[in-house]
Amino acid sequence: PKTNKKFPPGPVGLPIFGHFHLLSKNPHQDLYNLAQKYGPIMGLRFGFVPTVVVSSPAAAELFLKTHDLIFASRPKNDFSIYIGYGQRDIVFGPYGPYWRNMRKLCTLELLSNTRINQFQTMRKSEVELTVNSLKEASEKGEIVDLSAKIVALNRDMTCLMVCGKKYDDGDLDEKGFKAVIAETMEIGAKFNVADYFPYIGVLDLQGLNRKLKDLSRIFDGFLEKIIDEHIKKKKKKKKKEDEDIVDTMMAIMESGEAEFQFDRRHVKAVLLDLLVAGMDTSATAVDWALSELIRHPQIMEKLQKELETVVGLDHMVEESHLDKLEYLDCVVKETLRLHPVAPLLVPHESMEESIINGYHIPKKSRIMVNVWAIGRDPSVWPNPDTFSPDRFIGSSIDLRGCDFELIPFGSGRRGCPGLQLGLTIVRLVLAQLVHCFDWKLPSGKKPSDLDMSEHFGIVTSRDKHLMAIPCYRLGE
Ligand code: HEM
Repeated sequence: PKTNKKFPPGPVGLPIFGHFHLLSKNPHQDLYNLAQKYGPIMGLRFGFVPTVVVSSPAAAELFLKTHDLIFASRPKNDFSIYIGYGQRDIVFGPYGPYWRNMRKLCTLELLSNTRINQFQTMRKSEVELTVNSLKEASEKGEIVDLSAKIVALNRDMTCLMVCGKKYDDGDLDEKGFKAVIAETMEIGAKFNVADYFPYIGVLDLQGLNRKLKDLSRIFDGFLEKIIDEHIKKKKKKKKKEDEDIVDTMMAIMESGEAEFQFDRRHVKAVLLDLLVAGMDTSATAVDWALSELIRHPQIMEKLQKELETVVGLDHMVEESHLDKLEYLDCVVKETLRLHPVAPLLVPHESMEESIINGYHIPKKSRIMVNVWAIGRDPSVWPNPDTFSPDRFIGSSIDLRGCDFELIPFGSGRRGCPGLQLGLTIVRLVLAQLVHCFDWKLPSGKKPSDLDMSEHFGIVTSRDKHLMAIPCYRLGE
């Protein structure tokens, strides 16, 4: 019998293939354009997989709050198998008791406020090292690769917190952390045909499967080395406050107290989540924020004025200043509105059949929340394409997941557990770089000429590195 099940509206797809052909190298922008015509709950199909694209605050609230539980799982695909250790990690783990326990461990032990505070002194000295090296460049009038500097700083802070020591780029692979992680993020967001056509998957037509195997080998070698180093060092018992995240995880593994299976694979899976999420997301956010500030000198000046008043030109920024820096907060929100680090969040998967807003959503549909589109919705954001942090002055809209107009960290059960850490790092690094230096573009380029093209991936960063000339501005 014919049923009345109405899948959300969308463009007509090709037989078998569905809608792959509508996506270019910037799928978040293509999906944004399509949603203008088909609406905020749009139905597409990729191969055999029904896909729902969510593009307005009200629709996002339906999927991430009202019906959060139905959509709280993740699809199983080649990426989550190779990079997520067979979905044993938190980011790609399917919804269920194992993921819930791991996530609890993550929020209570690994990314808690106590943990964040434990590493405050470390962050201070790492940020100082970067400022000192930029100060040298300033004295010589050199152009610096600011994107690379910010990534290196984040790499060091993340490695110190997670592994207890810094690693050089060569320790991971000859390509270095940034290149390897960028490749992972790009492949992770690719529409891998193998995931949608199980039978032709084995042919690996795009060569993604082979690349994923190579990447997982690189990461696994590095993680094995980290764990071995910790086992060797363990003879010397550390004080609780000197423990890094690997120590904590190893202790839980060895105690046998975890209420779920917890072996070396689980430790590696979660470590990889934290290393990748920690290194890439915050660095990308700072990179975008500085780019926008350099493009908008008056806004840069306004932020520098706030820093002068709160911090003073004879001091560097301390974490204790952050809560008093209201305009800084506006700049961070505005940056994440226009450049949400993860423009389509991480794909969710529905665990059962449901009816949402009158539309039938089958079990195992893929849900993509287009945060990039939500940040440009003209019914919520006047002049959406203009970078204007002032729109947040006196506004109650926050970015922690309660206001669906602005959800760069997602919301609900799958919302980012690293939010507090991520925001602390973004605010600290951004404030410090803006407070300590004036920034000029090389070869007389005008601020408005700065290229802002995006390079799509799970984490979407600047396509071209941000190159700029620092000019130190603090008194001695
Ligand atoms: C500016 C910084 C950051 C941004 C914008 C960000 C954003 C996000 C987003 C959008 C998601 C997916 C939400 C969803 O699927 O609905 C996510 C998940 C996650 N993030 Fe972050 N994140 C940031 C920093 C961090 C940091 C520093 C860590 C840890 C070191 C972290 C760890 C995670 C983990 C483990 C998940 C997976 C949660 C789950 O699937 O249950 N994030 N983040």
